[in-house]
Parts: sequence; C-alpha cells; structure tokens
Amino acid sequence: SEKWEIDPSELTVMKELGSGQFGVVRLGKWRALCKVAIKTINEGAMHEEDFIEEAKIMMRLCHPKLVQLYGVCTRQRPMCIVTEFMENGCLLNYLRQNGGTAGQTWLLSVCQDTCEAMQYLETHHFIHRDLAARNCLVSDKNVVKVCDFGMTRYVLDNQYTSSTGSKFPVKWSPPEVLHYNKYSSKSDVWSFGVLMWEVFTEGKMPFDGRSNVDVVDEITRGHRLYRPHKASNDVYQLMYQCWHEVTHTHRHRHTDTPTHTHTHTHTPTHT
Ligand SMILES: Cn1cc(-c2ccnc(-n3ncc4cc(C(C)(C)C)cc(F)c4c3=O)c2CO)cc(Nc2ccncn2)c1=O
Repeated sequence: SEKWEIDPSELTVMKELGSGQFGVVRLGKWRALCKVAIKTINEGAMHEEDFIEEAKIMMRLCHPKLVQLYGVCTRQRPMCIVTEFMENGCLLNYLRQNGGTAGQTWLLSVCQDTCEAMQYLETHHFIHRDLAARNCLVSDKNVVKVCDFGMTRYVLDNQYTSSTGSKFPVKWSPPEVLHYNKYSSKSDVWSFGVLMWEVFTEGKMPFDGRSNVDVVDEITRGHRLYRPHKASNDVYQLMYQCWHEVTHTHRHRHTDTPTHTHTHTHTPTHT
C-alpha cells in the first residue's frame, strides 16, 4: 500500500486534545509505541480529494521545527490525519498560561524556532497562509513547531476562507492579501511579524477590541502594532520590518500590440 496511507488497525485512540477547523483531534498510539495526534475530519469540512493529493507532497516536508505529517487514513470515513504529537499543546494558550514566568530568552527562542520552520517552508516554495501563535505547538522540551501549514486551501467553511468571513485571520494578513488575495512567502513574513508581537505580548490579541473591518482600514492607512513592553527596540524593529507594504506589481496593459505572445507557465512545486 502507499506509504502515506496508515492502517487504522495500527492506531489506538486515547484522550481528546481539542477540536480544530476540521474536527476533533485526539492523542493516540501508532503500533502501540509511538505517540501521535489523530485528526478526525468531519464530513463536509474539507476538500478531501485535493488534500489527499497534497498529503503526498506534505509528507516530504521534514524539519525539526515543523509538526511532522506521518500519514493519512483515507480508506474509511471519516478520514483522519496522523501527525507528530506535541505534549504542551497550542503556543497561544501556553503563552497566556506561562507567559509571565517566561524570560526574554525563551520568548526569543520561540521566534527563532518558528523562523527556522518558515525559512524551510520558503526554500521549498511552500506557503503557510495562516501563521499565528494559535497554529504553533509546544513540545515536552518547550520547543515550538509550526503546524497545519498549507491546510487553509482545503477548508470548506467560507466564514474562514472569505476575507470578509468572521474566521478569516485579518489581523495576521498583509494589505495584498486583504485587497487582492495575493499569498506569497512575503505574506507569511507579515504573519510572522504578528506572531512575534503575540510572543512578546505573551498572547495578547493584536489590535485588541478593534473589529476586522477597522483593522483593514488602519493597516491600509499605514498604522502598525505598538512595541510590546517586553520587546527591545531591536526585537520591535525586526517585527516592524515584517509589516512593510510590498510594492504592487500592477499588470501593465501593453499599448502596442505585441508581435507574438508567449506565456511562461512556471508551476512552482508547491503553491
Ligand atoms: C498535533 N497536535 C494537534 C493539536 C490540535 C488539537 C486541536 N485542534 C488543532 N487544530 N488547531 C488549529 C487548526 C487550524 C487549521 C487551519 C486550516 C490552519 C485553520 C486546521 C486544523 F486542522 C487545525 C487543528 O486541528 C490542533 C492542531 O492541529 C493539539 C496537540 N497537542 C496538545 C497537547 C496537549 N493539549 C492539547 N493539545 C497536538 O500535538
């Protein structure tokens, strides 16, 4: 059988870890030894066929700061996704619960861990599309890893996929995503800056109290998040540089009719 296919009989399901965009996630054991996270996919929550195609590619993304995809169980419904297990759960909750005691050193190591993961994704032309503290996990050794990269492409909930939807990550999105839906590693860099702000505020909500509509307006007018108290000027400068407006490559209409038109079709390995 294909190596991305996991035999469900080799999985034992244990306690519930929580529920995410696609459904319940549980702690399990694979071949009775290896602790894993088992994500059960609710009917109608995911573009399943498209994801199963992509899973073959995602299996090849291996990095110590990426939550590893181990495989999928697609021969029964509901299907499930099996990944590396991270004992200390979601970074956002971890910051809110342990933030106060965390020293600057750990806060900076969190940014370094996630930066290493994102550098790896960029070199593999892979865009996360929803980098945020809520989509990072903490290991038993307090190492932080990036999770659910690229999964936004398979979400069927249009409250999440539409940029005017209640679940769209407006506060982590750059102007070119908000206005033109233009995703790139540069838009991941913008989100990384907001993630740094979340880390140094120990889990505050960015633009707290303001609506998504207000934030689109503020960002478009050039406003940016303030310096967190725990962030030095250097750290703030770093996150601030992530929020540079990218110069828009407008499509110029040719005035003269070109003698010949050739189209470059470059399909990147990952979109
Ligand atoms: C791998 N993994 C996943 C989770 C876990 C649990 C519940 N929901 C989620 N989430 N969270 C977020 C999420 C987000 C997406 C987007 C497509 C990007 C919108 C898609 C998802 F499918 C999820 C998901 O499944 C996760 C993240 O996938 C928790 C773990 N660990 C612990 C440990 C202790 N307590 C709680 N969780 C763990 O090790």
